[in-house]
This record gives sequence, structure tokens and C-alpha cells, in this order.
Amino acid sequence: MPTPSTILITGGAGFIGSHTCVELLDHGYSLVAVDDYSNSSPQVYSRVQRIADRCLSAVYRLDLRNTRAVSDVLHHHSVDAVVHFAGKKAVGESMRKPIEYYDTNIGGTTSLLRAMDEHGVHQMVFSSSCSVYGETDKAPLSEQDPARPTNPYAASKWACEQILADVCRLRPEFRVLSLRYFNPVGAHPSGLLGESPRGGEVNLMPRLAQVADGERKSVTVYGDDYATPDGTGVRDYIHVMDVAEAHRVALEHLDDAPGMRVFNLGVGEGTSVLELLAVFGETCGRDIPYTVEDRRPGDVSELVADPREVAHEWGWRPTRDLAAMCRDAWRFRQLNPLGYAD
Ligand SMILES: NC(=O)c1ccc[n+]([C@@H]2O[C@H](COP(=O)([O-])OP(=O)(O)OC[C@H]3O[C@@H](n4cnc5c(N)ncnc54)[C@H](O)[C@@H]3O)[C@@H](O)[C@H]2O)c1
Ligand SMILES: O=c1ccn([C@@H]2O[C@H](COP(=O)(O)OP(=O)(O)O[C@H]3O[C@H](CO)[C@H](O)[C@H](O)[C@H]3O)[C@@H](O)[C@H]2O)c(=O)[nH]1
Repeated sequence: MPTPSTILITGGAGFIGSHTCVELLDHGYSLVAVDDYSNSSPQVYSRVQRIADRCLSAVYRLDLRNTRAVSDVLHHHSVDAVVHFAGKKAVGESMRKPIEYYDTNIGGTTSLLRAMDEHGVHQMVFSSSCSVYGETDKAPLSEQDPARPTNPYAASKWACEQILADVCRLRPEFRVLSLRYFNPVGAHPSGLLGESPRGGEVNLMPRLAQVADGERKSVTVYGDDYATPDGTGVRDYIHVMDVAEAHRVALEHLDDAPGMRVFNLGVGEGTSVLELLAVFGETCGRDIPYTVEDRRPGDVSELVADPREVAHEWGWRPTRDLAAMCRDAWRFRQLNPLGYAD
């Protein structure tokens, strides 16, 4: 995609969205961001702009399911492509609130597609998830492996992928790259941006940081009876700046081929809960107490990427290691103990 191009970012104030805003501003893109701030804060944009030393073209508060509101945004800005992050992302919460997850994630995506089509915008990079692979004893996982979602969150992402693939098949002007992220963690090295969830369920890395600085007494490890080397869940952690970079590279490859294509976004290395806990403890020089409880409903034992397809197609691979992920997440926590308090 030639720069400067104008990109609509949905969920731009979120964890991955905000880091991607920095990466795209740094590379000359003009950005229009929309978010309902259900899991983020508008304050994040001033930090994005401070890091990038450039402004976003516009920022809107809206719920993606409001097609009219999205359409109004596309009416006012000549957008070349959409990077679609907005959605709900917590596996455990999705087991308790399945309707909310299907409505937000699938309804938000179809609403966005309608508004895009109305304004002749047909290119999208979509945030999918490795959770679509579900419970499997295969590691690493390639894009050709079957999807077997085990919770409504994963099922909603799989449904979106199927909808997007079908739209691309029936309407060849559409081009979609669906990126199945494994576990994005870490933070911007400046310490200005990071993972700052508003209540609800907290992912493992921000939870480790909460315990390290004493906000919580211990980490609950969800199960130590999985068929993994130490019995705890294994994931493929990838630095959020690598994920942001991958979106910039993806935008350059949207036109490579017709239809929808799916890519894994992971490092290709599995890390257990206890291993991550140990590396995080070493990084911050503190003990991280933990207790073991039952498995979290909807969780799977192990998800590790085969990352070769992205490397082969785009000549790109993640470069930041687990120590950098922990170091940056800890720096963000130390500099922002209250997150983006507003
Ligand atoms: N973080 C992960 O581990 C991970 C892994 C795989 C996939 N993903 C996917 O990547 C995307 C971004 O994840 P994240 O970690 O940045 O999450 P996040 O919650 O930090 O960001 C999502 C953003 O979308 C916004 N949003 C939610 N519902 C909305 C709606 N109806 N209308 C407008 N805005 C809405 C939230 O306020 C938030 O700012 C999500 O789609 C998520 O499912 C995340
Ligand atoms: O307090 C916690 C939090 C998590 N875990 C464990 O740590 C691992 C990682 O859990 P996270 O909640 O950090 O991440 P998930 O893998 O459950 O989910 C995240 O990555 C997925 C892809 O794996 C999804 O896409 C989803 O959006 C995103 O939240 C899992 O084994 C989980 O059981 C704990 O033991 N204790």
C-alpha cells in the first residue's frame, strides 16, 4: 500500500491498537481511530501522539455496531483500508457472557463491513486469534490446521473469519488479511503505552505486574494438571511491538493476492505459566507468589505457532524475546501503576 495512505483503526485506543497507531504514524500513514472505550481510555491518544510526534487525523467515540455512526466517519474521511481491532477478548468472560461476545465481535464486524462497502472501502486487516485452533495436541500449529473453538470468544473470531472469507469469495473487490495472534504481551519501550484493562478479566502478563508491585498478593495459576511439561498452560508470547510492526507490513501486502488469507502471528516458542512467572520475577527482581486453582473454563492446554508462513510471504519475523516482553511490561507498570487513570 503506497504511503501516505489513510487507515481507519477500530479499537485504536486498545492495547494492540494503540501500539499499532504509533508504528503506522511513524511510517507516514494518516490515521482515523474509532473506539467505544469499553476497555480503554481516550487518554491513550495523547501518549501515542507524544511518542510518534505526529497527530492522528481524527478520533471518534462510537460503538462499531452503530453502522450509521461508522458510515458517517467513512463519509468524512477518504479511507484506503481498515485495521479492525475492536472487540471483546477475554476467554473466561466469554463463557459467562456468550451473547455479548457474539454480538460485539460478529455484529461489530458485519456492521463495519456494511459501512465499508457503502463507501467503497474493501481492504481490511482483521484481528483473529490462535484460540480458533482450540484444544489440540499438535504443536506448532500451522494455518492449515483445523479450527475447533472451545469458547464463545474463539467461536466469534472463527465466525468472523468465515464471514470475511465468504464476503471475499462472493465480492472479489474485497481483500482481507486475517492475522491469528498468539499471545501479544509487553509494552512500548518508552513506558508510555501498555496493557491497561478496565476491570474485568486480566491477562497473565498484566496480572504478574500487579502482583510484582504489590497491588495483589498472588497470581492464581489456572490449573497445573495439563499435559504440558510442568502441567500449566503453554502459550506463544509475542511482543506487542512486533505485532504492531506486523500490521504495518500486512498493509503493504493487502494487494498481493485476491480473497482472504490467514496468517499466524507468533514467535514459535511455547512458554508455560510458571516459566513466564519465573522470567518476570527475574526481570523485576521480586518474588511472584502464586496459588494453583482449577482450570479456567474454556481454556486449552497449549497453543504455539508455526510462524513460517508470514516469514516466507512477507520476509518478516518477530525479533523481541521474552525478557524484552517482561522488561517492557514491568516498566509500563512501574511508570503507570494506575494505568491510564482518567
Ligand atoms: N491481546 C490478546 O492477547 C489478543 C490475542 C488474539 C487476538 N486479539 C484480538 O485483537 C484485538 C485487540 O486486542 P487488544 O488486546 O488490543 O484488546 P483491547 O480490549 O485492549 O482493545 C480492543 C478495543 O476495542 C474497543 N471496543 C470493544 N468493543 C467495541 C465496540 N463495540 N465498538 C468500538 N470499540 C470497541 C475497546 O474499548 C478496546 O479499546 C481484539 O479483537 C482481540 O480479540 C487479542
Ligand atoms: O491470572 C491468570 C491469567 C492467565 N493464566 C493462564 O495463563 C495463560 C495465558 O492466559 P491469558 O489470559 O493471558 O491469555 P489467553 O491465552 O487466555 O488469551 C489471550 O490470548 C488468546 C490467544 O491465545 C486470545 O486471543 C485472547 O484474546 C487473549 O486474551 C493461560 O494458560 C491461562 O490459563 C493464569 O494461570 N492466571
